[in-house]
Amino acid sequence: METLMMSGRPVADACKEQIKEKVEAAQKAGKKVALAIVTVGEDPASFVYRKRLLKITESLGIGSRCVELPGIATTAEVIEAVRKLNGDPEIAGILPMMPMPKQVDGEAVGAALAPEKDMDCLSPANGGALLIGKGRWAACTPRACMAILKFYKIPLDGKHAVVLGRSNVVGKPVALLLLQENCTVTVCHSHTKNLPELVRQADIVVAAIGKAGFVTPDMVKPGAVVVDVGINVTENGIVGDVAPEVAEKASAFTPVPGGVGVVSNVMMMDAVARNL
Ligand SMILES: Nc1nc(=O)c2c([nH]1)NC[C@@H]1CN(c3ccc(C(=O)N[C@@H](CCC(=O)O)C(=O)O)cc3)C=[N+]21
Repeated sequence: METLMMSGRPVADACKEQIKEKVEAAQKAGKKVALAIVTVGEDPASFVYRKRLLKITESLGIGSRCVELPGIATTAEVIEAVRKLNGDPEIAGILPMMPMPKQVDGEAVGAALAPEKDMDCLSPANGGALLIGKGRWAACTPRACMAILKFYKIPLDGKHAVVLGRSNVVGKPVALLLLQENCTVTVCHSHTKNLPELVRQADIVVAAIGKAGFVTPDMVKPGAVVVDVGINVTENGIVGDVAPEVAEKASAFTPVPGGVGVVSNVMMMDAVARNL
């Protein structure tokens, strides 16, 4: 059987074109558009991500504003910064980088976001809307998974999707989005019994657990579609949650790097463009 490599690049490029058109039209109409990125302290992963996002905003003609609060900032101070951005007409979207330092209540910060500017779907309002199928958008990574499946025309209706991971940013929202597409969804996590057995039943596997090479070929049904969300930094560079040998058993898979990650970044820009 021929294996389809579902590269993220063509998906990202197709989305970028649409976003560019929207941004140009808004600018012609005299509208200013900018993404605000809020960091508290100095989390290295957040800086890596911010650098990526700044590059893409620039390439699409979207403005950016970096709001940097010191590592000793209080919850009230972070919320105050978010409120200012909520009321700023030049800011189309706000991304508070997580995790925040221990003394800051990240959930309270998420809840303070104006829902329409909540790019990463951190507010309970947007999370709840997603649950009832009326969301503005989901977080970027789950949307990227769905965009890839759609771009490569993977049939979803009636398929059994097994999601590994139950985080608020990936596992839970991607399970909801798959459910919206009429998949039968199983969510596995650290307390799941017989996890390999369940994964073996999957037509579609979405791996989002943050463990390098966790999904091995013996856990995958021949011909399954495998979406790898993992970005694990190892001595050998960035590797996914899925072992490379799984590619030989799957009918389609996303590579890491160059798969979900590249589309995820563009989905952030898509969320900004929706506010134009
Ligand atoms: N509210 C919030 N949302 C986040 O999504 C969030 C966050 N806070 N805090 C920090 C972490 C870290 N993070 C990264 C994303 C991509 C790369 C990365 O290296 N991406 C590669 C993609 C690698 C690939 O191709 O798979 C790239 O853009 O080229 C790193 C780090 C997001 N985060």
